[in-house]
Amino acid sequence: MNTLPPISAERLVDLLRTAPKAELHIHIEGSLEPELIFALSQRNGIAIPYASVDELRRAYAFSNLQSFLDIYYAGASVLITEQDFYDMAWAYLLKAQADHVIHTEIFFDPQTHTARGVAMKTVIDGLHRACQDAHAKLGVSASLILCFLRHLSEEDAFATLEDALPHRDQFIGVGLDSSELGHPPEKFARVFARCRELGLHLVAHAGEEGPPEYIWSALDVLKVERIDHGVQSTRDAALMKRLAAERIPLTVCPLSNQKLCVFPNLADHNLGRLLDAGLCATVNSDDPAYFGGYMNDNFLQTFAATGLTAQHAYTLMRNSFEASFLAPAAKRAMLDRVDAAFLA
Ligand SMILES: Nc1ncnc2[nH]cnc12
Ligand SMILES: [Zn+2]
Repeated sequence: MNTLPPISAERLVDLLRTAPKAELHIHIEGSLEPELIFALSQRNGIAIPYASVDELRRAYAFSNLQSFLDIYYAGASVLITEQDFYDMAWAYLLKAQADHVIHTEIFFDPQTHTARGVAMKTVIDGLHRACQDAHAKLGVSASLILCFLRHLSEEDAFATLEDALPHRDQFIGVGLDSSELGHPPEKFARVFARCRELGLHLVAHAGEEGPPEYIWSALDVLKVERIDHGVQSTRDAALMKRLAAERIPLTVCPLSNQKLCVFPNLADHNLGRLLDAGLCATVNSDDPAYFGGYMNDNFLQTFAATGLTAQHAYTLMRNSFEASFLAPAAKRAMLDRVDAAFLA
């Protein structure tokens, strides 16, 4: 990678905003803004236990991952029709375009919806139609990754996979999310082995709140290609060496980590340490409607708080495409666009 010439603070902010970037860790249900939750609750006649958008927003004060997940699953309960899923994804894709996200790999949590009687087809068709429209109308390439909820059983994950397989051409991979502590990756060893046989891409949340051991087992037992979060890896020197040597991507989410109290302050975030140790770390928004910002908010606030440099920015943008599941030619073309932005 090229070494950049000196760049002014204003030019760095401009580059953070306008450089092409890929987003690899966004839960589409976490992009559901309070205004849309209220609109859908009225459209579908589903009551929610908040009197107003402001009251709902005031409830977004989290002490850890579980305190967030309780509200996140309640918010998702207003999603019923194919159009609801389309509208949610379209709203996110417009935000992505505004932030110069030119490629995004979007998580969805089907069990949150099928458990309420919504058909798998309804969920996937709505999200996939929005992804197709994003490509055609916004110039944003978008694909879907189906996540299994780790607080549920592996049997439930297998049933979800079966349910989704008729729609195999509408998603590119599987992930693992929800409550991490007490639900180690190895709980899902067999279903991930099956997904691997099916040729699906594999990712998993690990080391968000959970210990470095969960990152080792996501790699060695589940055989994932990327680690979602992974910020606890700095507690384990041998793991850091392996992640760097194998260029295993970490999809880091700084504002999420701040809001869920993984780090006391954004200034304490270890993104700089991960990058300086040679890891393929990336910046992502996780659940932007709940954590106070989309991609550019994550970049701008993190750089302002930690003093990361233009060289870090360039590395992060390149890493995001390197870590993506794009086909080689598309990946090369997008990396060229990053180089053009930074080396102009
Ligand atoms: N940050 C997160 N960690 C685990 N599961 C999630 N689901 C949505 N956001 C999540
Ligand atoms: Zn996540």
